[in-house]
Amino acid sequence: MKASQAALAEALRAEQSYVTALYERLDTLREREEEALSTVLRDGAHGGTRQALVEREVRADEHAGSIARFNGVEGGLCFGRIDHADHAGGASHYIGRIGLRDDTHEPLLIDWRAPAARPFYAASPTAPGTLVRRRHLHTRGRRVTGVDDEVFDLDGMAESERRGLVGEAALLAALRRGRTGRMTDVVATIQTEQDRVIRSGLQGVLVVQGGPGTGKTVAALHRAAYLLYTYRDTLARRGVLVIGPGAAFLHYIGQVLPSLGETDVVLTPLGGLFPGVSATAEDGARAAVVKGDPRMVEVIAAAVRDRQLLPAGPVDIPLEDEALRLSPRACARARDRAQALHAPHNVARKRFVLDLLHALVRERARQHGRPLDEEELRHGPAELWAQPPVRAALDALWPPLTPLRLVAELLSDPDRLRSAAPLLTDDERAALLRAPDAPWTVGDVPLLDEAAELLGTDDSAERARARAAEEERREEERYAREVLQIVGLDEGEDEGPAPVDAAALAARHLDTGPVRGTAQRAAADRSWAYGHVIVDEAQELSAMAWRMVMRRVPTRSMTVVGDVAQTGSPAGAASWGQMLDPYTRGGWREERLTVNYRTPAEVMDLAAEVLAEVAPELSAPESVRREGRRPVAVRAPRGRLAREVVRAVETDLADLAEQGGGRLAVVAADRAVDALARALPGAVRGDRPDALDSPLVLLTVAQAKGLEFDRAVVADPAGIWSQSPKGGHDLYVAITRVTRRLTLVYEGELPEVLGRLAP
Ligand SMILES: Nc1ncnc2c1ncn2[C@@H]1O[C@H](COP(=O)(O)OP(=O)(O)OP(=O)(O)O)[C@@H](O)[C@H]1O
Repeated sequence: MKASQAALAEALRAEQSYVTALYERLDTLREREEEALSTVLRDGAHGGTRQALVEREVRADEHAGSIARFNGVEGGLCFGRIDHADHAGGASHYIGRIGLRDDTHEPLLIDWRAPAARPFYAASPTAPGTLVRRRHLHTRGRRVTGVDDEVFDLDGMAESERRGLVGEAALLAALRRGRTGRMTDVVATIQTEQDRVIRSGLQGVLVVQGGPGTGKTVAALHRAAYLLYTYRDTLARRGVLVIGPGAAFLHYIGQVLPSLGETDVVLTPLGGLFPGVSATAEDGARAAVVKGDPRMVEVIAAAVRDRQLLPAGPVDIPLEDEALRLSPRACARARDRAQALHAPHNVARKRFVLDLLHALVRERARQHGRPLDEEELRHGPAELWAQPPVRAALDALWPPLTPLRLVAELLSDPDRLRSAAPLLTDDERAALLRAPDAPWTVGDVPLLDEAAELLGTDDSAERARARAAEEERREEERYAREVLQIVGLDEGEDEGPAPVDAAALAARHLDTGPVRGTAQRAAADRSWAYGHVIVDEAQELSAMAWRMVMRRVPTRSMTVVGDVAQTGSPAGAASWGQMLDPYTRGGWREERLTVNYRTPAEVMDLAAEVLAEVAPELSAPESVRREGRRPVAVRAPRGRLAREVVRAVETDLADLAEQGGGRLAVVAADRAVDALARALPGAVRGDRPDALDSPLVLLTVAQAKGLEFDRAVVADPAGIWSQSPKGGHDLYVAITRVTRRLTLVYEGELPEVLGRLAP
């Protein structure tokens, strides 16, 4: 055995023994939590007050959460070690997914987010800090399979250790892995520029701008975990919101955060930000632009005002044995007084209704020729309000409105639109028109949110319901006490506590729902103020969408992740300042990511040429590796695009099968997608959330955003180029989805910018 091999074997043996001890510690802690959980559950079987039940549920949740956290770190518990120089104390620290201490509180494993772990990510050959060595540990299950060393100070190491150095760069090893359709965490190989993003402070708006594959998404998710760890008290109560472009994307990244041990996070696509609506449909380009335009603020405000009507003449209200009349003057006065409150529509409505009920009470007294007495003034309004014709007449003048009703009625009625949107052109109004029962689009959601702000909710009914629920609970408790007395189970004089108490029995009969965590409560509450908001693919958000997002985070503690070179939505951002300045007065900071970890250099060279054409002011990121294979373009005979795509797909799938598997995407021009779906029955369409579990997926460029595949066939590049004013950006996105090999299939001509690929 060569000396270096012996040294490696010795290093592996030493690391194995340390890692084994770490897993033993993990097992011990997990067993303790399991025991604690069963004790809590056992105690819970004996009833108790509702307060005690809630506390027990919270404790059980905490123990279950710890167990889940320990289970979540089973794979790759420890992945690194740092050795400090003698002059810095010479200590070694092991770095892992969570922190572990022994029973005397001595640290055994440092959480990757802790300050002591920072040198593992920040040290570089030119700026090693106090490190002499960084070691990556490769593990499979609980077995250490290899180590990778980077030595920053050979002189600072003992001769025997120098011989034990092993070479494979951990990062490249990680990047060579095939794609699974799920993003994985990269805690073991976070790069220095990403580390700066992850550990940037909580305050203010941080923009992370970077080209395709630079790890923006992955860095943003690790940042969420880091922030929750570092600012636990602030963030666990308010939660963190992560907004991504669509269901498939969220499916793709969904596993990363739990595996980092964080659950106080709400992941949602933009179309899901308004509780109760889950919009997935996209608008046409024209409608998207108008709906995203800030002028829609005034349009929605006018639509609300238009619902606060003045009648053309007196309003007659026929009651059973009399007829009442409201004068236009009384209506105008009530409306002016209600509007002067500057309160939301549904809240101000209460004042309007009350004023008119009083007017009606006076009118009734006048008709009967009698003076108003105290009694009538006190009870008259409620009595009139109980009469359906009165209600109908007042509702017609100032109706209670939900955001859904307001926006649906506005967008499906040309007259309402004309009245509310005189500042839009005829064409723009025509673009907004939709059928009354059309599904909500992603672009509608910010309009609903805007409407909700202006309409507000009259919560009197909600409060009345809460009072009724409390009364019902007391009633149940009284009843339960009686039941216990009858069956002889109530607390006797000297017989110790009863096995069941009345409150517990009552609670079982009331549907109080489960105790909900921060994330669940936040997701259901439109007005929830999050502790931090992360927006991925943020270049796609319109000005109206930004308004909606900003409402969720009044503190403006945000991470905005994206690439203005990839903007596909015609209502999206041309620059970050355009979208963010109105909310931050220019006070946002930017970090740039410059290295592409996904796309091989051969493919990125081509992408860079496309970028130079569509956004010459931006530069494409540098790829970290080469694949040794240039992208290939295949020309299809006229009318045979689908057939050539099928052929390319078959070749790629056969190749992948030979190499042990992998995933293939067909990224197609919008105009080609339907025909390709027919030609490729085995491909799962990209709008399905489970699309990424399939080895073959068919996607539009919009659906492919943020995703990656081992191989891609880009179908009809000229169609992509010309499908929208942002077609060039779309092409850039389409060709940067691959980690290995790219094929383009075209009919007729390639777009000029790809001309060099033509055979
Ligand atoms: N430090 C790292 N170690 C290992 N893999 C990494 C690292 N950084 C990024 N990657 C990998 O590179 C790929 C691209 O990362 P990611 O999807 O976050 O990029 P992106 O900048 O969001 O791309 P896009 O703009 O195309 O959406 C992913 O597979 C990710 O796991």
